[in-house]
Amino acid sequence: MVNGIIIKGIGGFYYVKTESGIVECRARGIFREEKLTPLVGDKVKIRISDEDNTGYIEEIYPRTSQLLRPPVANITQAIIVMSIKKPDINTWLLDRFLIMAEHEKLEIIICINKSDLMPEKALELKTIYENIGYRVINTSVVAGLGIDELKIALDNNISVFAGPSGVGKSSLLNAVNRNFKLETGDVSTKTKRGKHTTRHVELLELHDNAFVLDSPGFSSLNIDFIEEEIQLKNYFKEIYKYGENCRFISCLHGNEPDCEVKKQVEEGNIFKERYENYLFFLEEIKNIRRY
Ligand SMILES: Nc1nc2c(ncn2[C@@H]2O[C@H](COP(=O)(O)OP(=O)(O)OP(=O)(O)O)[C@@H](O)[C@H]2O)c(=O)[nH]1
Ligand SMILES: [Zn+2]
Repeated sequence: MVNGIIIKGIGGFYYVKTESGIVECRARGIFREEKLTPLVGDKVKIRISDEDNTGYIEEIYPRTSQLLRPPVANITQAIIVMSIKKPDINTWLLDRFLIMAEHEKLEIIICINKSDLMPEKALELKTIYENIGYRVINTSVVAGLGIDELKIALDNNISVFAGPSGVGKSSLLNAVNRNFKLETGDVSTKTKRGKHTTRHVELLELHDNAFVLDSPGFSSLNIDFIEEEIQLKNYFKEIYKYGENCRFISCLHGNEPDCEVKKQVEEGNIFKERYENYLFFLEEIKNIRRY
């Protein structure tokens, strides 16, 4: 028996990367009985036949994480990619992606790409999110900036790149490994893929012990897993921290009196846009609960 990791699955066949190469495998019937479907990212034990180089998945090791869209197991890290320009930086989307990644309990790196277009603004944003407590890497594929740092951050991880269309996710992946050759370009020139064609997610091997998913993570930005308004602060580190000093323990940092969070926003210690995004999401959660 050999250990490996499923890097691709198509029509009942699983491609398992082992120490001695990639083996085409089927899953034992027992998994179907247990209603357990092997996923890309699964660490598995396989039995390889002596005749040809095919095998059977005998065991699936317990998963440390499981994403639904795209379906993939054992992701350890999310690289949330935003561009400073083209498209313009959008903190609403950034904060939304952060909530998704926090929810999955992944390691998080914020990557501010296209920093060649507005280097100063990119640095400003980096400082803001670093002060909140995030790791931020500013990159430019064009200028070759931050690529080495990103590459090192991918070591010993199974990473998913997430972020809006056109920010440079594929360009960054191609930059960290020149063998990848993912399609990049304007939305208009890219082959229409995704919705109408069946796309298979695949893990790309950067080098030993470093894998990246070939398609973007969090294709749904639905936050309905946050059931109560009071839970939202758990996804905003700085609001959580300052909120401990509000007058009311149940403070939602909206219109309550003696709210420490609002005070810190006024004093500039909480990034105003983050606070506004927080209020927006709060309203959204309130509305979900009405139905
Ligand atoms: N100026 C500049 N342009 C960049 C940079 N990185 C990528 N681009 C350009 O941005 C455009 C979009 O890049 P992609 O890598 O296709 O973006 P993506 O995030 O993969 O887009 P989707 O596949 O739609 O999600 C391309 O025209 C790239 O050449 C950068 O660092 N600086
Ligand atoms: Zn408060």
